[in-house]
Amino acid sequence: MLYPQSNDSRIVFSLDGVWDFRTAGEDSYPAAWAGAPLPEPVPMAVPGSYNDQNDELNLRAHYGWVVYQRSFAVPSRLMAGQRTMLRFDATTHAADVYVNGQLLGSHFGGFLPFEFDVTDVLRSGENLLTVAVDNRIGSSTLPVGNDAGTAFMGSDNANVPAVAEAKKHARRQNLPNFDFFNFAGLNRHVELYTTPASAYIADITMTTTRLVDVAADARTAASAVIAYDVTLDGTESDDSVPPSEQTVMSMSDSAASDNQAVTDNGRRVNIAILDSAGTVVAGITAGFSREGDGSVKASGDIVIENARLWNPGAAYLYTAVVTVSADGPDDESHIIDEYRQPFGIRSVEVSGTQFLINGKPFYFKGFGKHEDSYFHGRGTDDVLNVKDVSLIHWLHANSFRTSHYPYAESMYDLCDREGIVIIDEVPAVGMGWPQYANPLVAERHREAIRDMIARDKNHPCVVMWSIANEPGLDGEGDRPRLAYDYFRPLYELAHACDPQNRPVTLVCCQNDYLSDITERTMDVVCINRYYGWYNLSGDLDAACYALNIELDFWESIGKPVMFTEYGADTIEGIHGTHGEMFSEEFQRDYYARINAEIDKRPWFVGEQLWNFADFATFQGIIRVEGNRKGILTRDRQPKMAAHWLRERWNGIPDYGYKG
Ligand SMILES: CCCCCC[C@@H]1NC[C@@H](O)[C@H](O)[C@H]1C(=O)O
Repeated sequence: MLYPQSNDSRIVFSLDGVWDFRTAGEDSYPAAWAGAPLPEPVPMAVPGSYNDQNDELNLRAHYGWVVYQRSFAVPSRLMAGQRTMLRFDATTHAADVYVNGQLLGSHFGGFLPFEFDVTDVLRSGENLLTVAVDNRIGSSTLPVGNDAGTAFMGSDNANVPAVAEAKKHARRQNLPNFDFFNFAGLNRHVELYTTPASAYIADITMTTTRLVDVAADARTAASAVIAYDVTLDGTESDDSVPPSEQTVMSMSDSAASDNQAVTDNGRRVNIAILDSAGTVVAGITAGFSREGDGSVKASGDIVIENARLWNPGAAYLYTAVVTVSADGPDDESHIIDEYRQPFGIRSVEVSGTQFLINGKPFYFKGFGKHEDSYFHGRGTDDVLNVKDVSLIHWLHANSFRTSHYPYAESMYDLCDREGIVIIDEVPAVGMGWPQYANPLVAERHREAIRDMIARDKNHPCVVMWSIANEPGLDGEGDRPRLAYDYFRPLYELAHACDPQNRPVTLVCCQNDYLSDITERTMDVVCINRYYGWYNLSGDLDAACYALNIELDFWESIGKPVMFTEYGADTIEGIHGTHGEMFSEEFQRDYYARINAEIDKRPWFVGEQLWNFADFATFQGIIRVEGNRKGILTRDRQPKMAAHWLRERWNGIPDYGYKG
């Protein structure tokens, strides 16, 4: 899915800003609000979660629907012959979208984009956009909420009669079965964008398929073969497009050859590859053909000589300038559509117990993160993203996992240019056997995997897909098998959806790793372990003893293994000569002791700790203004462990740490 882009053929209008806002009911909102100005609205900024923007309404406790509304006008003279799309980068969690009172449709899923064609809906002058958003989570949603009982790690005395009675009268509320605040609303950008209507570039895929003679430092290769795939759509996209094989010639990097490979309808695609200086270094011209599924595509290979490779800490980006043109009268050709697609040249693979990027063994240094900040909640905040990336560099880290949902596109763009590696994760968190037996959850899970990969497939920073965080996997009887039977098809789906066929993992929580038969089948074993915190609490000697018993097991599996979570809640300012739990000394000692153990294991390929920064959660007796496992405070100030890790990571190279 291409991100909206302005150029000679396309226009983007942002609909961000301060919208009108009203809260509504648990199960519904007034129908009259869809097509008329909201009565007595309050202001609400977009993008941004609504929860922390208005204290009078107690929006942190809201359960159910809210309604956003704004009007907008577009210059109709610019829209002639254009297709106009209304795109939401994400709405959390469900949305009904209306323009001028007409329901365009609904969408479920809080962390990936969706769009509606509004070409024939918009009118000249003012248009009224109304978006109803439902923040409810439950046993059928991803992320998973509890339909009764408590939230994640909530406390209860169910056997107390008065407690049981009070529950019958308690107001309904979200009970997240996950450990992050259920920030909701129009969390990400909203935009109108246009493409040409008759034919437009619907998708572009750029895939490194071969690297020839990679230099010892992996910065360059004698040549690289890039498979391109351009999908054309539109009202006239398949005009007399032959199902034939198109002939393609690739240009050398020295000269452009005016290749005459065109289809019967005279349409052709030109792809010029620009290096980071904007110099054309390769390219092709090709015709389109119709695929078996009816789609109209141009695909083939482009050879780039003297390729500059994308590496962690040494990013290099090319731009594919894709132009679709058609023959006009007197053999004049005219451009129909164009799109500039950044991409990086690199390879990713698992080989034995190593995770290879450009053929070199990579060691993950980093974190689980959250999209989380004061006031913005989970709202897209590029200032925060730029700050976080600067802190990742300051810490000499090189990677993070998008725990526990795909992040906003702008963060991946930033990591592409800054050489930071991402493990991309779907919002499958809080799952267990009730979900494995629920077809609706399975369908939503498949949709999340397909949509995440479709959106993020061209990012060189993405090196692995995570299809879940800490689902139930172990236990008695057929539970392990039921879990395996649920996840195996999803593992295979992720591989099938990814043109780069990157490694796929599933992040497992502290469990009986002997009965869990799923984690060991992943390409990389990703473990969240809390020896010394949630168990053997405070006893780092026992914690290391237990960790080594488990590491001995993983050694037998013969795959790369890494931490995707390990950590300790730490309140900045709490100290002790023999640091006890919650002190800054304990967090530092925790990492010093645990890291000393994993350093002894050559097949242990990464340490992503939990968490980059403190973050907001549902209220509970073990959450003191949220989860405090950050090595940074929520306002991004370093705790003692951050300084210790910065020194450690400065001594760990991106490649070859474990040989
Ligand atoms: C035995 C309990 C296992 C909890 C595993 C630890 C949890 N993993 C998922 C994260 O979203 C939580 O924040 C983390 C925690 O609680 O800080």
